[in-house]
Amino acid sequence: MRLSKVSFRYRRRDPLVIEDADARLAPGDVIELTGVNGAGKSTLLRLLAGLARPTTGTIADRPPVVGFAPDRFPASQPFTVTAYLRHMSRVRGGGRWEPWIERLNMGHLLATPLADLSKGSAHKVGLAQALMAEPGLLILDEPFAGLDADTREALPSIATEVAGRGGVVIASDHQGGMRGLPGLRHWSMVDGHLKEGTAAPLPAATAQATTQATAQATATAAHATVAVTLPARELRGFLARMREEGFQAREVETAAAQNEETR
Ligand SMILES: Nc1ncnc2c1ncn2[C@@H]1O[C@H](COP(=O)(O)OP(=O)(O)OP(=O)(O)O)[C@@H](O)[C@H]1O
Repeated sequence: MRLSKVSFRYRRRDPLVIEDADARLAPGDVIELTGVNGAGKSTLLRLLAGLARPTTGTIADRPPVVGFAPDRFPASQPFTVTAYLRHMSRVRGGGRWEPWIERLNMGHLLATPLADLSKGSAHKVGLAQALMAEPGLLILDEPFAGLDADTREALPSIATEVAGRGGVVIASDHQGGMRGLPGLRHWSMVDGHLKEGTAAPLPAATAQATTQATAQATATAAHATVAVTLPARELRGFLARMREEGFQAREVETAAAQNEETR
């Protein structure tokens, strides 16, 4: 995907928010986008997603499937989480949203109306709808904002997986949540100009948490999956223990108890 001399203003006579942005994105890229408030990050992401068109310049070779998780999920629609994700799956030609329920720790939210979700929970719904169609371009606007620790830690792994199958991931992020991923590219918006360079260092506490999360993500790049069968009543505790120990654990199948005749 290629950006050539992309400039953007919201209205005629407004100043340019983005000026002459040139960039190339290659399959497998994970890009962190930073910049001060109002620098134009969300605007650039909307341009990349195809939700806004450059005022001048061109964006070429956008992957056909784009997943976009906005910074503010529009929670005003009259759906429950399940109804919304089912609807989005139909719109997206059958994307599988169910695996993301476990992965993003949102099983308890399924029956909740979108309007009643907390900010972080609404954000998870936005992530699930972005991920369900296996995007070739995954765009995450402030994905770490408001997320609980488990889900924050899962995000670098998810980005690594999307990139691993040839997708491009770009995330605007003030918290350095992707920092430490091997090969991470760093973009910043400065005075309307897109620059590529080295990431500014993070505050010490954030850096430590980030290193742990990304070490996990890197480790999962080469991983093994095991199946464990256990009594259904022990499932919740087992999954919780595994997750506490840093493993990705999810329920795959629960068989109903057999009755006397079939035993
Ligand atoms: N719909 C809009 N109409 C007019 N101006 C807008 C609109 N959306 C954003 N802007 C302006 O464009 C500029 C860039 O905004 P943008 O939201 O892209 O910045 P940002 O870097 O994502 O900010 P933040 O970190 O606060 O989310 C700001 O000056 C903002 O006021």
